[in-house]
Amino acid sequence: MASYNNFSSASSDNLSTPRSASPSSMTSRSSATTLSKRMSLSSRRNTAPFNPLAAVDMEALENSMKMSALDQLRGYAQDHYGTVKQYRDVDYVTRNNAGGNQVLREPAWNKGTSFTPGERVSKNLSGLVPHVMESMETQCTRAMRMINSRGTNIDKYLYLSNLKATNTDLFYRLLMDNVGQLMPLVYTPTIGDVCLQYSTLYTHPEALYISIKQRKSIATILRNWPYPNPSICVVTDGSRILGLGDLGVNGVGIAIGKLALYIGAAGIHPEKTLPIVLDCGTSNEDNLRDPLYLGLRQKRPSPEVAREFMDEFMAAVKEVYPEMFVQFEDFETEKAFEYLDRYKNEKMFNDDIQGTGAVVLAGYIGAVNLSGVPMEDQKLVFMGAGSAGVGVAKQVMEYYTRRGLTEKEAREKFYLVDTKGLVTRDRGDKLAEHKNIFARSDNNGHQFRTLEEVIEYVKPTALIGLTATFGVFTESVVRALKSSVDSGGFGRRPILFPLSNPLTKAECTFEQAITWTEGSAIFASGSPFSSVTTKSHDMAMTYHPNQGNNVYVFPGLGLGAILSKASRVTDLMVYTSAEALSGCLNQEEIRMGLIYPKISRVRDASVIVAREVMKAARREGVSTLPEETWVEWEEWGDVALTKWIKAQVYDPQF
Ligand SMILES: NC(=O)C1=CN([C@@H]2O[C@H](COP(=O)(O)OP(=O)(O)OC[C@H]3O[C@@H](n4cnc5c(N)ncnc54)[C@H](O)[C@@H]3O)[C@@H](O)[C@H]2O)C=CC1
Ligand SMILES: CC(=O)C(=O)O
Ligand SMILES: [Mg+2]
Repeated sequence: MASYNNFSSASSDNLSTPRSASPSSMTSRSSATTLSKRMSLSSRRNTAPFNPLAAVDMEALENSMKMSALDQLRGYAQDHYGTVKQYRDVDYVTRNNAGGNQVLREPAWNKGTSFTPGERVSKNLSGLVPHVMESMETQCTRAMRMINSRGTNIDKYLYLSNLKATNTDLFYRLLMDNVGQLMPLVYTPTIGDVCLQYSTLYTHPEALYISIKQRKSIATILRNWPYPNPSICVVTDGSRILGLGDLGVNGVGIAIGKLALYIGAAGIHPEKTLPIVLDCGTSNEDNLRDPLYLGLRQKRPSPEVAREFMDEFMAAVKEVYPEMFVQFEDFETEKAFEYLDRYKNEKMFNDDIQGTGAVVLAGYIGAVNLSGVPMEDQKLVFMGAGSAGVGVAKQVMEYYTRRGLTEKEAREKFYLVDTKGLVTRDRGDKLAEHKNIFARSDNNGHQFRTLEEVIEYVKPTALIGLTATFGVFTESVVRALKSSVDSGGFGRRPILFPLSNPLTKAECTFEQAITWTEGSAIFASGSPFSSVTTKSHDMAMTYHPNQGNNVYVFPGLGLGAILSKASRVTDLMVYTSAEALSGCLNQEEIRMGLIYPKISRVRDASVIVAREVMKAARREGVSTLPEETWVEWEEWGDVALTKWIKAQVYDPQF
């Protein structure tokens, strides 16, 4: 296979060599020379054909070294081009007589009780850790026992957060091996509670916090991030966190949680991820009144000022980290659509519009196959016409046009409902721009104000909830959906997706869906529900829910964009992620009647999504990988590309 310049020299170093670098005050000429040797050693271990020394004039390096204390501790130096380089040298701690304590305090170097006897001597660790030498597996067993012993999900989250802050590899091994149990703790639903209380729970920084008062220093703040050249950033302004509304700076928890899944579900190296919250103030009165609130105590600015801040942020990102992809997360509706359009030619995508669109399309493809209602006879009612609702409708519409329907025919399959009822052209209110495309004009002047009225009128086959409102799929609504599907013929099944997060915002529960449809619903929810067992005439029947959450798409989409070195994220890349995901189910999952892979297989799914996204980037002409690399992959096919992707990703071991 053609040699390929790895997506990051630092990450390949991290993958292929044990942790090592160490503290230094590199201010003298001699220490700079030591640095030179160290860099030289390090670069020889790198698989990437990149020699940091080649670009570094040591004199200039010495003059320009302006490292923060944290940089020094973590072993980074800045060269005269402003590029932060990491050096790693197994023996450095010993040679410089640095304390083993520093090794234990650096989460990327810490191995807990897994340091070998040799390492304990060479890193001055003797006596600083208990005598026993344990495997990573044993340490994971201890951690799981601790988690299971904690009473509340917040306590479990805090335990995990502390583990992440002290031992990176152990935390991610644990997450990867127990993703089904731990994802609900590091992500929805628990992350919703964490965000609500973030300012109270806060113990240590885990992100970049950029306030609108720091507009002139965004580039400097980005450079303060201690890890060089991140590949992926999740940014939020906290204005619509899950279905919980404006949480201000407390919304940073969602950026942290999403990135934990980039690592846990797609294997992007932890040091390549960057969570950011843009603190523009908040309209959340509870936050503004809270004496512990960590954000700016001011109302949000006008859309014009927010847009200028966003422009400045995106310009700074391009200047400081030109290779980094930016995932926009949980921006309120208008901003979500506006910014996606505004920056669509940059390295970015919007997870709530595009990621959700793709994940729901994937589930919809599977659901149609199970429903007994042919694709062409499906009619979809969306409860909620915001960023996620319209994003999903657009993605499903694309599916129909690709299968031969005209745009008009495809559009007619969709009925969007918001707080005022069915979205129609003549409803009498000024429709937000994003709703226009799906506004109905075939209602003969009649307005349908309630969901029941809409179901009675449309006779849908699928009901999709993206309202952030608990319980709007009432018993009468769900039974009406079932009747409308039943009326089309025997054995048909309704598609019912209450997708809002967290669980407290779900449009209905899985148990309700099963009860009200006598078990016939094809169900997916945004946050996880447990399986349901019903008993009838001594016969037990167990039903399995699906989790229709963009976690099945964004990690693979981001990984594919990074690995293909895409110059931007195209619509085809997003659409392809949906088709790829829909084809990921294994025999057992098909037999169980699922429409998404089990969450424990999300890593497998991410690799396939990433592979197909890479190929789409190539087809679109946005992959900047060398031509000969693609020629080889195209010759060898998916097996070679899959193997290559798997070789790039982070798989923590001690
Ligand atoms: N499962 C998943 O992967 C994802 C789930 N979501 C969830 O979707 C929900 C909505 O997110 P966005 O679309 O971004 O919010 P949004 O604020 O843009 O849209 C909400 C929409 O729901 C409508 N709505 C609210 N209450 C309603 C009610 N009682 N009846 C009818 N319509 C109502 C609003 O008019 C608006 O059209 C959130 O809970 C979010 O967590 C969002 C993205 C991904
Ligand atoms: C899952 C997600 O992105 C949301 O609920 O906003
Ligand atoms: Mg979101």
